[in-house]
Amino acid sequence: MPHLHLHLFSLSPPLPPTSLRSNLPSPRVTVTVTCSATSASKPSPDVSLLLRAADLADRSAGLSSPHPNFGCVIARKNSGEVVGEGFLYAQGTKCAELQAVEAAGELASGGVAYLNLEPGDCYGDHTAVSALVQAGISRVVVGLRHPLHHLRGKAIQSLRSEGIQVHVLGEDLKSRVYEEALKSCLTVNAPLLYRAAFRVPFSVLKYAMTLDGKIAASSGHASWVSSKLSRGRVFELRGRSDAIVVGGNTVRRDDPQLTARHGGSHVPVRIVMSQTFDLPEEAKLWNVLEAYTIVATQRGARKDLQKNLAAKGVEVVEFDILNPRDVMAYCYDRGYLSVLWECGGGLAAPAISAGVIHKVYAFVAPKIIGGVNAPSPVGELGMVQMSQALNLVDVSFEQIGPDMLISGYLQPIPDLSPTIPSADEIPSIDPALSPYETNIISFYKTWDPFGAFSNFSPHPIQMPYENGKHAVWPSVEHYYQAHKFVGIDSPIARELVEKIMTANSPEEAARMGRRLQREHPKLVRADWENTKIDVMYRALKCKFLTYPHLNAMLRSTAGSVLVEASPHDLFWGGGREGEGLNYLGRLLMQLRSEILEQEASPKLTLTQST
Ligand SMILES: NC(=O)C1=CN([C@@H]2O[C@H](COP(=O)(O)OP(=O)(O)OC[C@H]3O[C@@H](n4cnc5c(N)ncnc54)[C@H](OP(=O)(O)O)[C@@H]3O)[C@@H](O)[C@H]2O)C=CC1
Ligand SMILES: Nc1c(N[C@@H]2O[C@H](COP(=O)(O)O)[C@@H](O)[C@H]2O)[nH]c(=O)[nH]c1=O
Repeated sequence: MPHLHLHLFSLSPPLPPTSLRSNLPSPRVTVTVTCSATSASKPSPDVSLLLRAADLADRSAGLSSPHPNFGCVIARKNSGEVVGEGFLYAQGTKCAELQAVEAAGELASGGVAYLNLEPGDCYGDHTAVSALVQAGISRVVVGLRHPLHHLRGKAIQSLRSEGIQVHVLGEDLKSRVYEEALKSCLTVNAPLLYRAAFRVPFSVLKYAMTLDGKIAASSGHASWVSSKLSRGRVFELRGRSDAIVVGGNTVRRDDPQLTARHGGSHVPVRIVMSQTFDLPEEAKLWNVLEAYTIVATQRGARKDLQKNLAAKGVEVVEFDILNPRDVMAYCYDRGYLSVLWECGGGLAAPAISAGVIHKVYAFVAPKIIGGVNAPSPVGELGMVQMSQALNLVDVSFEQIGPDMLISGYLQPIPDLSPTIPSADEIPSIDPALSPYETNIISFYKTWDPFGAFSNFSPHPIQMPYENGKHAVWPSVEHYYQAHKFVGIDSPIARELVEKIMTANSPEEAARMGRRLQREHPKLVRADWENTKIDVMYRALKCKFLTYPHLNAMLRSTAGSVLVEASPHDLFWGGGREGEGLNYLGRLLMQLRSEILEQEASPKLTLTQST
């Protein structure tokens, strides 16, 4: 019979042991209650070093989205002494394994590498594996196989074929002592696992309530239930999410901002779900300079207000019947990994009933407000007996200032091993195996099978930009976004170009470029709308001529239509239902024709400038 097991994590900077959080910021003192049998086995160095790798990986949460969080620790074989470590800051930056190898220097030779997640070398360039092989690592301990089927098992296979001993938790290392490490590795990439298993983003419902279970006074006034310290924690939670959802009533009542004001770089999208579209003309959420806002509503609702909001830059998305499941399917299409629901009980209840909420964070403030009509965190669920109550699992209690944060899962983190085939079971990329229509190859996220076609793929290109000067751009996206301001005779414009060029990741470059374009419309080159296709084509050409494996991948798609499956970018992407212009797909097909033509008549030389 499993019994209650109390686990108290302590703080020991700079690398405290993991506290098994996903969507939670840096580790703090946490009491975790789990219902598992206590193991009397002695602690294993593999466990503590894997926990350390998972904690490292967690540092990039919110920065790496929509990519997984990777950490790597290298230790000496016999003593377990840590000699190097690293984590992936964001896609396109130096991988965790290479950082760890560089930090360890010669001490890496013969050592053991601990990875919370199997590396996902999606683009045919095997940086992570090569770094470990070249450093002379003798053994690799992997917490989890990669959850995406086209990457799963590939790196493990490559490492083994290089003669490195690879031990995978749950496969080669099975005993109870590894449970905590496995859980930690699952938790640190929970959003990706939910996404892969259920085809919805990982959703967290967060609310602040009084000790008598109210989220506002009966007047609807709610600022504030929880303490400043707790609200600070909410900012961090927001910074780790891709989107925040509230209902129309919360907008009318609170006029919230819903921004991550702790200074992190990740800015989540704000989503308002409103059936009536009875929303104010003016609201803080309509200021899209702060963060992007989407209003999800019923088809045909208040066209006049829709137009006014669209003029302010707010995106309105119409649904036939607005409901939490369809909105989450929409968020999935947009590539979101994790969503934070900050709504009241009126929306929380249908979201729970629809099964889209996976985790709950309840901040409980030691106050009593009373009021029979004061709102509570979850509305009608139709349950009549306590035995019907939903039980949370993996519950944690944490004191934050005067408040208590109680969190737990409504749906456990999925175990993907039985549902996702390994690399041995699936052949390597073959356009004929595209899950889409026979001769259409869709690509969008960089970890998709043809994800290297995305402008966010981390392939640096060397291109001239001003006065014939050459520069290395970390990705096509960096080059494209910066060129909005290239050639403008202004020191500020030049500064913007530099800023975008040195952005930490393609995602950051895109965010920066779009924001700076909105903030400095006068510094955007006058011919941008006419020239942006040429700019893009030049960059694509350079990318596909620089990297032979990308070139081969592009040529292998001959005969297929390439579509960038972006549901919201109707210029570069194909849109949700094929309504987009798909310029990125078209340019890639044009480039493919050029490359194939050149192949057929070798006398033709393809240069980057043609
Ligand atoms: N302490 C806390 O943590 C929080 C407190 N609050 C407080 O809670 C109160 C608001 O609560 P509540 O009205 O529940 O919050 P919400 O506005 O967050 O949710 C209800 C609204 O969601 C919209 N909605 C969209 N789709 C659906 C659907 N399928 N089913 C039901 N509603 C849907 C409706 O908007 P529409 O009417 O426009 O169609 C509805 O009025 C306020 O007093 C606010 O201050 C709110 C959030 C957090
Ligand atoms: N009242 C309340 C919360 N309310 C949530 O926070 C939103 C306001 O966010 P912002 O405008 O960005 O500060 C509000 O609309 C609601 O969703 N949250 C909490 O952590 N504690 C609280 O006591």
